[in-house]
Amino acid sequence: MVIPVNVRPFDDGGNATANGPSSRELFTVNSPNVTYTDSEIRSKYTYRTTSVNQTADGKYVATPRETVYDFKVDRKVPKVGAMLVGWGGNNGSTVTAGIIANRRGLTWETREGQRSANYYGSVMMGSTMKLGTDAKTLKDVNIPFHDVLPMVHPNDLVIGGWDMSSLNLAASMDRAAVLEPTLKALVRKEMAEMVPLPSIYYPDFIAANQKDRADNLISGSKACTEHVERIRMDICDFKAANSLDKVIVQWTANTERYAEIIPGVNDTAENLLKAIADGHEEISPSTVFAVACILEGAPFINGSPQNTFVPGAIQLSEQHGTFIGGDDFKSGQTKMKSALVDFLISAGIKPTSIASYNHLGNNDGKNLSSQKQFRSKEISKSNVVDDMVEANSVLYAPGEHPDHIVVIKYMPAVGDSKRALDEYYAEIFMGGHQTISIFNVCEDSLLASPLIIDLVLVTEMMTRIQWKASSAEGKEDFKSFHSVLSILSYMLKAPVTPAGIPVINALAKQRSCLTNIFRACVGLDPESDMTLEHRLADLPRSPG
Ligand SMILES: NC(=O)c1ccc[n+]([C@@H]2O[C@H](COP(=O)([O-])OP(=O)(O)OC[C@H]3O[C@@H](n4cnc5c(N)ncnc54)[C@H](O)[C@@H]3O)[C@@H](O)[C@H]2O)c1
Ligand SMILES: O=P([O-])([O-])O[C@@H]1[C@@H](O)[C@H](O)[C@@H](O)[C@H](O)[C@@H]1O
Repeated sequence: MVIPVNVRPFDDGGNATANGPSSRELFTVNSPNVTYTDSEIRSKYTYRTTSVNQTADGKYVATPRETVYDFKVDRKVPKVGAMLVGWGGNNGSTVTAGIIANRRGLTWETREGQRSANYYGSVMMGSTMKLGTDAKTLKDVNIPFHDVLPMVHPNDLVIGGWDMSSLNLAASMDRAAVLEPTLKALVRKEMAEMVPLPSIYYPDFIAANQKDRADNLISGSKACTEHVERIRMDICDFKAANSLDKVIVQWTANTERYAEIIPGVNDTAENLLKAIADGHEEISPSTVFAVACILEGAPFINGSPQNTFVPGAIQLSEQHGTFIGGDDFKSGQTKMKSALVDFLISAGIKPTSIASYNHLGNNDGKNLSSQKQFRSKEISKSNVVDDMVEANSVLYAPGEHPDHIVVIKYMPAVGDSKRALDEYYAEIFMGGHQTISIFNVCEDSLLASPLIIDLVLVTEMMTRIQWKASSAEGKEDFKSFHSVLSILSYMLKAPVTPAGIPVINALAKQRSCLTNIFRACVGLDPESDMTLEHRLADLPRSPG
């Protein structure tokens, strides 16, 4: 039975409507395997894979496998808060202004003419997916990605967070120098009322050149249980003050140096909690935030490249079933790389060297001008082609991979408008070479802000999706996905995965994963693009 559910969950003031949050569904699935109730979408989904075994003589045996899963989606769209660590930074202030501008439907004048608020760069809000094929015309029917499941609308997000800098969000927006003055004027009043909560600051983890910003601090310069409890209280208070159903936390603060993994200190959940209680110097602010969020049941996403999720933090998230995700927003140069190298290699072209250089003049660049912080970024930017290379044994011998360098320079003059220069050098047919040079001017924060939104929307959606194997009918309850949310990888340079699970960086595969898991939740198979209806002889030809 199908019960269409009505429109926006909140009125224009952002308040939940009388009948409680619900969402508009653009489509319903007509299938015996999918049922809708007021509160849930239930689907029975047959997951088809191919299991491969290798025989003694090196041959493969491929066996099709089918596993039937029951998925359950909570249709009730909650009231959600997004708390950003580093809220007063370029990304934090820009994403906040962007959501306000969209919520109010703002337009503003620029030298090139009038501009309107949009969510371009967000997969959820700015892209579509193929729902299926028009029964009459045989043409693709595409729908906004956001409409595949009852997701939160970013206009309804309540934004807050912490910053070690005391500037309010209007002053932070001015400091960031990202947005047009005409737009800033329209959101200034609202932004000026937003003041970051004080935060923890352990100087050794970020560049010394960040010290001048640190005037909004919780006392204590190293990890301690009090810091964890204070952050938990901040989350709790923010949730209560805004009548929120849940809070998602993201780290968009400075890139930290890597923390050393020390047995007995951060290798297990128990040791990590003890190390924090003991004030161990090697516990970073981002790991303290992660621990606080995990204990508070607030999903925590790391938008920076450092190894926030030390083994003890991952184990703690698994013990508590709190989602974590990371690392490092994949916004410009690396996103391009994860698509271009995938295209080259899958086209049988062999990249043999990749040179990635960029310079930028924002505070992120200033922090990255310090070697230890740059090293964190160099790691996250360097591993992004590994899976694509390893997948092609025709081009690459075992262990062979392209030369790959990453260079980042701080050039204050260009501000947030990062200049990325890449050269891809590849072997082609009969000893030839192809050289691809890209000059990519990335407005870094305008590229990262939509990712922050997508990370909130997808993470929150995943908290309302549960599964169980149909064969366990009556024997098992529904479960959440693994607490390490690798489904977020499309938005991240260095995806964190559960122990032993391979990392997939190929952009097309990452998007396909996101698309098809969401489709499965409404009982729809992946769109294979076979479009046999276009290719087989003697097809019924429809008009149009
Ligand atoms: N395109 C992008 O902008 C992009 C892409 C990928 C990753 N990132 C990462 O996102 C992060 C933020 O980027 P940004 O351009 O907004 O940087 P930013 O320097 O403008 O903002 C970082 C903010 O974090 C604050 N901060 C630092 N340590 C803190 C702490 N312990 N607690 C609370 N606040 C703290 C700083 O005061 C600053 O306001 C950086 O780590 C960057 O590497 C950015
Ligand atoms: O996402 P991307 O464009 O590959 O990588 C970017 C780097 O090139 C840039 O130097 C850094 O400041 C940004 O934080 C971001 O990480």
